[in-house]
Amino acid sequence: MDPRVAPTAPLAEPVVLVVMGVSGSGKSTVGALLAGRLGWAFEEGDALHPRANIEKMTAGHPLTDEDRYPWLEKVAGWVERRLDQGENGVITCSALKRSYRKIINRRRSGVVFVFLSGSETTIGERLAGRHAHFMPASLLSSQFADLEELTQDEPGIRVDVGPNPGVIAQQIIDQLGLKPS
Ligand SMILES: Nc1ncnc2c1ncn2[C@@H]1O[C@H](COP(=O)(O)OP(=O)(O)O)[C@@H](O)[C@H]1O
Ligand SMILES: O=C(O)[C@H](O)[C@@H](O)[C@H](O)[C@H](O)COP(=O)(O)O
Repeated sequence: MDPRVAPTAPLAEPVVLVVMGVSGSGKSTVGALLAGRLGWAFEEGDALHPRANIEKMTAGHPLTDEDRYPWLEKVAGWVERRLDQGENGVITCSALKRSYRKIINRRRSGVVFVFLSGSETTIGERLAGRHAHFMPASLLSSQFADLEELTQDEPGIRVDVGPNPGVIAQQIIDQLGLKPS
């Protein structure tokens, strides 16, 4: 599989990286590392969920499209504000479906998706070892059921979640030809 999906390097700036994938794929860990190495603003997409969404997931129920739309609007808003200010950034967002990614990338410019790709077994083991987080590991199968993998016609890259987070962050920086600012 070609890990490179779309963008040509060097990327035109400003750019916002949307670190995406199922719960437990490493979005928060890799996203924070990436933003730190690049010196770019970082936003945790989970922090933008309405309280009702967090309560629903905490209770063990998967979100529906209708639950996710207000949240995706907030994610898109964060992305667009960064780009309007001419600033780069990194945000985490599961962005599981193509239709969700269309909302985030509705301007069709400045957004690069970074899809953290791994098997349900690998990610399930990591979730089993993650504590003090609202998202129950039991929801992982519903996350995979909703996941529509990033395709060639979408701007972004796919990265395997196998290596350690520091290696993954560097692979993303190298593949996209990014420079600290
Ligand atoms: N590449 C990795 N290798 C090993 N463990 C990882 C890796 N990435 C993340 N983890 C661990 O897996 C768990 C889920 O990672 P997290 O960043 O919270 O994922 P997400 O934000 O996608 O839900 C955490 O306990 C984290 O420390
Ligand atoms: O769309 C969704 O179903 C949620 O956004 C979900 O994909 C997300 O992953 C949770 O917010 C859990 O948070 P973690 O990804 O940090 O586990």
